[in-house]
Amino acid sequence: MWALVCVAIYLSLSLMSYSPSDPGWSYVGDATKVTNAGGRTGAWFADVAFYLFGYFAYLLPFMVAWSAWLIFRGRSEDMAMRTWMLSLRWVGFLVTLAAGCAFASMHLSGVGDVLPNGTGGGLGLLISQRMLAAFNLTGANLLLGGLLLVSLTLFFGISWLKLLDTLGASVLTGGRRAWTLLNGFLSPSRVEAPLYADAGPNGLPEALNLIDPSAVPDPESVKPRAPARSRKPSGRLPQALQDAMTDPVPFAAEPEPEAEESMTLADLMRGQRPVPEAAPRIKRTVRRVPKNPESQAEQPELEPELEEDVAKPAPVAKQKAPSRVMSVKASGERPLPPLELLDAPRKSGRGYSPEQIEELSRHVEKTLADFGVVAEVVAVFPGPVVTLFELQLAPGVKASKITGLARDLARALTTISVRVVEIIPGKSSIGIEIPNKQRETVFLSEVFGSSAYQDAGSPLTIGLGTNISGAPVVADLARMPHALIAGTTGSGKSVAINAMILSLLYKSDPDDVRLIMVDPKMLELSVYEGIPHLLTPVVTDMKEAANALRWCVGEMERRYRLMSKLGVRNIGGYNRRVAEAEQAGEPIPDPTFNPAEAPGMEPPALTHLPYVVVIIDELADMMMVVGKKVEELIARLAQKARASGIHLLLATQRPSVDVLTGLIKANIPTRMAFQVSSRIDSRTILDQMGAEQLLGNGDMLYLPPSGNIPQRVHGAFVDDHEVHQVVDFLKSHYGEPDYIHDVLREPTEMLPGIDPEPRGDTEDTDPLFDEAVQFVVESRRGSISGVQRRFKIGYNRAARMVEEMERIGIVGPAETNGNREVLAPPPIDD
Ligand SMILES: Nc1ncnc2c1ncn2[C@@H]1O[C@H](COP(=O)(O)OP(=O)(O)OP(=O)(O)O)[C@@H](O)[C@H]1O
Repeated sequence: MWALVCVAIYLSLSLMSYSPSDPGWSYVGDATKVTNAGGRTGAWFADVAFYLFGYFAYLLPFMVAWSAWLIFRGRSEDMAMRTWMLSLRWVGFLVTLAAGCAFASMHLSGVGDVLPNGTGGGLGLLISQRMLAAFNLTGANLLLGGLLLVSLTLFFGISWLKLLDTLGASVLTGGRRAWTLLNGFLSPSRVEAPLYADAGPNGLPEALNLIDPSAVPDPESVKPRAPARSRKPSGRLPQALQDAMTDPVPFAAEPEPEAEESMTLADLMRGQRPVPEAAPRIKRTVRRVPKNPESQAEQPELEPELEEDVAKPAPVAKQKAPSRVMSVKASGERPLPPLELLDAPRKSGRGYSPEQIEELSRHVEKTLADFGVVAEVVAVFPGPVVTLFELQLAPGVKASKITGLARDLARALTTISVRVVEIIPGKSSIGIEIPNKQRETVFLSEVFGSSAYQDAGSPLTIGLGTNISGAPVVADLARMPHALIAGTTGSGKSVAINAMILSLLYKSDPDDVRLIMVDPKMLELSVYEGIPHLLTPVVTDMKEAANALRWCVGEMERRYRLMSKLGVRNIGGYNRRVAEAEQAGEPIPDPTFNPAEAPGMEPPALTHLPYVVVIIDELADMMMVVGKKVEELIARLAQKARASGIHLLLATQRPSVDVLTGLIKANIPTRMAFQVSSRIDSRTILDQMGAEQLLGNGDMLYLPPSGNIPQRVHGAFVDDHEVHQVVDFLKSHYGEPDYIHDVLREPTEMLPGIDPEPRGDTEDTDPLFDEAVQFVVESRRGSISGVQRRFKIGYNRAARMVEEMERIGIVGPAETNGNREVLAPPPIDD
């Protein structure tokens, strides 16, 4: 690069010290006397250059220096891209040179008399003569002018619109400054006036106070930023607000020219541009007001239609007071934990400013252009952790091309990672999620305070965090009905599990929800020891954990029997029937009671059944100790437990196929993927890529049960002291937990379909078993011959595997033609 700079300087000096009398190419002269600063070579070069290009010869050293700069600027790009961009600039340069020379020859012929071929050199003469002969003066001017505009764009990479934009903005700034000066001169008292002369009680102008205060998230931040905000009269805001935002008078004392200037012309132009129906937001509409109900009304388009409620984020000030309604159960006696036990949300408020967003948008467009992708930013959604840029791609550009560029984009934008959202439901644009420079923490109290959580009726409501625009994401475990949580160590799984547990504890009392916690690390969940919701002490012994799972299967079977006797379809229906009967004073006797077991005893009355949530903090550890038996039990529970109110939350930091096996995945469609180290891990968890681009610290992709588009959720943060406070509160208000000791005991009776002891069977020993399960579940063909053909194995081995699949409930019994019905649900498509 420095060599090129030196060459450019040398060439410039040679041209500047050109003398027609020096010996050169067009003039031999006195060979001994050379006045050119570049010596004989310089003289020769200057002569040739001026001969050919006239005064445009000065462009040559400029181009050499420009190339040096381009090489330096593009050093982070790959070689092919750099060469391509440089070639484009050179093409632009050559065409500019030719058109410029021709122009100069046509119009400035008298200026360069000292030069061998006049102002435009030989090239200019040649082109201008040909053009004049062919098109006359007007035609030649028009053609050369057009050519010059195009070639300058290529040469410098400038955007004429941007140039006009800047020029227009400068004119307006000048005008505004003049007006300010004039105004100040005419009425000095105005200069002393407060920023908002007509400020309302909260410091906002009266016009701002006309709107719902919740539409303005943070009055403190609005006030000083007001001039900047005024650049985007969005058209959806009330007229009074728009007027207030665009009124120049209040800003006379404190003009912020930069903020004002870049808006006007650019916005006018954007306003005229047709914006796709699906994206009614004006280009780069800056949604700095995530709590604005209007904005929220549109936001859900961004998110797939999911089962969970994505509510409008509630400003902290608007959070329902640690709701008395919520914190006291209908029956009245036992309070649920109050919100005060959790840390109040703290916001740094240091997100991107509108100017930074504008700048970033251009940077994104330019970076993509550098990679040869023409795209336009049509909307921007700043959020607490990432900012989503919606891009309209030029026709013919594939979204997958942008996905392939994700890493290069991250590098060019100097961020850790960039996630490309190829499909935004209901829109033709794609999204790029760029991490914010300053990340906000999502507090659990923020999610619990939102109406989405407070108004949710299900006792199994769990608050996950917020979506990328800051709206709380709340899901219903009852509808999931089980979830897999996976991510590398330190990615935020334990915090997420704590948040989920607290969600349950804040929503339901022990009559409604009971928990079984399995904590192989003996670390994460032991803090909950002694809370009234536990069915059994926190399980740290893996054999006991397997017993607990077996107990769950037995309990599930018992509940199914009860439900079928009562003729109800699920636990909700069962509890309603039991409650109605109790209210009517006619409790229902247990229909499964066997008088032979307890002669002379009355059958006990049926009572309310709580939901049971089994939380396993590290599935890999459990599988390692107990073996594949766990897998079988989990699959068994996962297949049938929904109706009986037994739900599983399984976490692992080892997202490999030997932990998240085909059998487990086939039965647990809801997944939460935290940051992982590779695409393969992401595929193992979600059956698609994406989790490798997450940011850690609770950033997750949530794949809901009914859909295959994962939603990015920023997990809520919950600190250890918050957990301790909630646990202490529960212990002090509810007393000792009512443990069921049978949960951890060795089962005394055999469960139908489950062997009491692992028997080292095909499932345990055959290395192809998992793949065979995957094949059968995916292809929906459960025949032995199919497995035999697919894996090129003998009949006996294939038969053993398929029989094993029948035993654990993946396929049904053989039909007459040898086929079997595949009972396990199909996997989620990529
Ligand atoms: N939602 C969040 N917001 C902010 N920081 C978070 C969040 N979740 C986790 N963190 C940070 O990440 C750290 C690691 O989180 P956590 O212990 O939950 O990870 P993990 O995936 O469970 O790791 P391991 O598997 O090793 O236990 C936490 O100490 C915390 O500082």
